[in-house]
Amino acid sequence: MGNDYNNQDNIDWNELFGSDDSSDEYDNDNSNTKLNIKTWSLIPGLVLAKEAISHEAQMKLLQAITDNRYFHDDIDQAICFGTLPKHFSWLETWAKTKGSELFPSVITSRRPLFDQAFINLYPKGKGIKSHVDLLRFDDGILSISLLSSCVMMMKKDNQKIPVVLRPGDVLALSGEARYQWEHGIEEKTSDQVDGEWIERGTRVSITLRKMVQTLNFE
Ligand SMILES: O=C(O)CCC(=O)C(=O)O
Ligand SMILES: [Fe+2]
Repeated sequence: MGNDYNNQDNIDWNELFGSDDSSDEYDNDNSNTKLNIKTWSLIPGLVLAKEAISHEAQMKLLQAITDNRYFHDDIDQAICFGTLPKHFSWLETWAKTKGSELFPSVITSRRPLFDQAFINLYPKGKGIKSHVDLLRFDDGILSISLLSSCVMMMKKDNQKIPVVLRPGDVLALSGEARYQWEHGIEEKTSDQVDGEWIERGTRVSITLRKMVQTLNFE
């Protein structure tokens, strides 16, 4: 994430998304449909639920992020700890109902499923360096993509597997995908996918995780 970017205040979120008087009602109108799942045989534990969050629910998430002023000045990351606020907690409920499609049951049966939400803002061209999430976070990580597409690069040894994330997609990482593979987003303004260039814009992601219970980690 870059710190040198300071013009996100120029984005008029209300003009982009309108203001929504019913924004205290959060749900996903495609919650009854089966997820459109993509998996990778090379990367056990990597699950992409494509277009899993409805357009309307994406707009409500973005409106809540705007209303709560998570991003301002140079701030491009916000963190909610403990009981998630209502505008995000429905995602946990949603993930519980979809759980078996996203994670092994040992993860989906824990309560709470998540106790942290990280909200990241990626201005066009920005990324996040390749990493494995800290071990203080338990297995089972969910990332919701909003606004812009990007390619997330999965890396292990000399293997590099691109994963296209589009707005409304939900990426689940568990097991090998969470612990053995690194993930990152390269700094570029467009991504080449199947010979086609996909232009990036401003991207927002919501990452849901749970802290491990013991304090015996590095
Ligand atoms: O933006 C994303 O989708 C992933 C963010 C991420 O990997 C992280 O915050 O650890
Ligand atoms: Fe990460």
